[in-house]
Amino acid sequence: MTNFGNQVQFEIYRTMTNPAPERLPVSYEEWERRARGILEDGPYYYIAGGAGSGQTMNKNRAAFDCRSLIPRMLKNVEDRDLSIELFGQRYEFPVLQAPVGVQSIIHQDGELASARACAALKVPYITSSASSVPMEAVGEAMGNAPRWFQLYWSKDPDITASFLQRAEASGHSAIVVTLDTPMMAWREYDLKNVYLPFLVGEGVGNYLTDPAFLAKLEKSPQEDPQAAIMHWTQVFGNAGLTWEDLAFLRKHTKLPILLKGILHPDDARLAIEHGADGIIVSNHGGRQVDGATGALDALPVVCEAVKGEVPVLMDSGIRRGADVIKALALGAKAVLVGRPTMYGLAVAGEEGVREVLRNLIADTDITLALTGECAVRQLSRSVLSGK
Ligand SMILES: Cc1cc2nc3c(=O)[nH]c(=O)nc-3n(C[C@H](O)[C@H](O)[C@H](O)COP(=O)(O)O)c2cc1C
Ligand SMILES: CCCCCCC(=O)C(=O)O
Repeated sequence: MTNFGNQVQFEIYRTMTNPAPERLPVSYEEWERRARGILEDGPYYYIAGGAGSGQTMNKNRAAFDCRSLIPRMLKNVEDRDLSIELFGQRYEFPVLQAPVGVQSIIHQDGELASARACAALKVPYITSSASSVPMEAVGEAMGNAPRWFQLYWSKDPDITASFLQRAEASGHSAIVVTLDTPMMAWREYDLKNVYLPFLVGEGVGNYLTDPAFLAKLEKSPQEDPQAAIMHWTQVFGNAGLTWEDLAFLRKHTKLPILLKGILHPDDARLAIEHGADGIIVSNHGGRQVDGATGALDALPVVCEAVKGEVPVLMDSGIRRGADVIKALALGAKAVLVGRPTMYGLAVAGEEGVREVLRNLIADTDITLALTGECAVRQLSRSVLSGK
């Protein structure tokens, strides 16, 4: 891939001649501002907010800001390669769409718009268990484009087994198991806006179409929607899980299993000992444990513990190309993006998601070149100052 970044710059200059209301934002801050003007308080703060005081959300950004790139000169950076390899598969860019549930609260086309945008750029889309639409619909919208499935590990093992089977059948090629959300955190904005009760019922596309879920209902969701949603609240999370339970997932899928939400080096070792194929360093975008470490701060420590035995990915706070370069330099194979594309979705649906991802990748390409590097796979701590 040569000059992706410069081609995108040219395209943006061209579209800047559009009348102002038709121009799309460029910076993360402007996407967020525009989304704020479109979304009501409930959905906006649900997306933008973090747990508690927002301390960890701030730490996520601070961890990027306190690290500096030291660019090198005269290194011939004309031909560049942004591609990576994961689980025997080549991906063009080191960026994935993080699992985001309930996208129907953001835009009427929700997950289908995001998935199509990812498919257009060949950016892997991670379908959330809490999608507004069933995973099969995401699969259909994406054709052959790469997609993974994120599992919220239900209290009901039949649902978990069924989700794993459906994910594979609908063309998802890896399973991301989110460990940091056995329950929703103390989210003050949502409490203030009395938002969560409205949310319940939005992210149930996978459940209301699941044979194992439906089998436990006395009446169909069409006959008694409230009972179906009540049942969902009882089976959604599972705070009783332990490391030993991972064997259950292994038994029910042949797909690579990545564990999302790892921040402690000992948990990284436990993940490997219990058969995880990959690790995602994440604090859920600061949405779960307020006061938890910034995800980028945890990344080098986790990578040291992992010793290259399995790939380590990261998310929480990625906003610009320099953030991607810093995360890869500290050992991540790839990064996931959450809120930025969701603001793109709010502002301009599928086009907005595509634009945010394309610009992030272009910025990554240009920052790679200007740092004096040609291949994301070869990035190391040598591009960073200090730690
Ligand atoms: C509105 C919203 C919904 C989310 N839903 C899920 C989800 O269903 N499953 C999951 O594993 N993570 C979910 N996340 C967390 C993201 O996958 C990701 O970890 C986080 O957004 C990364 O941080 P960032 O937003 O700073 O990029 C959600 C995040 C947001 C903002
Ligand atoms: C009512 C559905 C809850 C989905 C959870 C989504 C999520 O992970 C988040 O951070 O919010």
